[in-house]
Amino acid sequence: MTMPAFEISKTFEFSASHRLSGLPADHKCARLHGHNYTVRVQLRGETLDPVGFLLDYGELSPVRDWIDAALDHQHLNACLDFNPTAELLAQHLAGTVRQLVPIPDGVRVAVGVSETPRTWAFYREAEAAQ
Ligand SMILES: Nc1nc2c(c(=O)[nH]1)N=C([C@H](O)[C@H](O)COP(=O)(O)OP(=O)(O)OP(=O)(O)O)CN2
Ligand SMILES: [Zn+2]
Repeated sequence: MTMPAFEISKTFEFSASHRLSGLPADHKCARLHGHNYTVRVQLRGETLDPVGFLLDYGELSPVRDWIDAALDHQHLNACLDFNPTAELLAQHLAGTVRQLVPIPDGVRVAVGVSETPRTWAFYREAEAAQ
């Protein structure tokens, strides 16, 4: 059963180039191209702290610093060890959020990656077994 929950999110932006492997040679995304990416980090949980925060938005600042240093104005194929699809970027960023941010117990992380104003790919952590 899904419990009522609070959800917060913060967005980050970066620009980068990539090409996708495993596609037919004539697929447009097999060619070198770039995007102005938007990343949305979402946190979902049932319990607030005494202030009324799920997590202070400011605690997500290390994610911005990491994106600026690791992804912004980079060629993603050169700095990541996986095919840089939006789905796999979202999964990678969710793991990075876990490493950089003190996520309260019971809070689940989801990350969305948008390459164009019309597309989003999300990776959501599974709910813990009850
Ligand atoms: N499921 C996914 N599909 C595609 C991805 C992806 O990461 N996951 N990536 C690409 C390309 O990198 C690029 O984003 C092209 O996207 P697309 O929406 O196809 O391109 P356009 O903006 O030109 O859209 P049109 O509808 O063709 O105008 C492709 N697919
Ligand atoms: Zn692309």
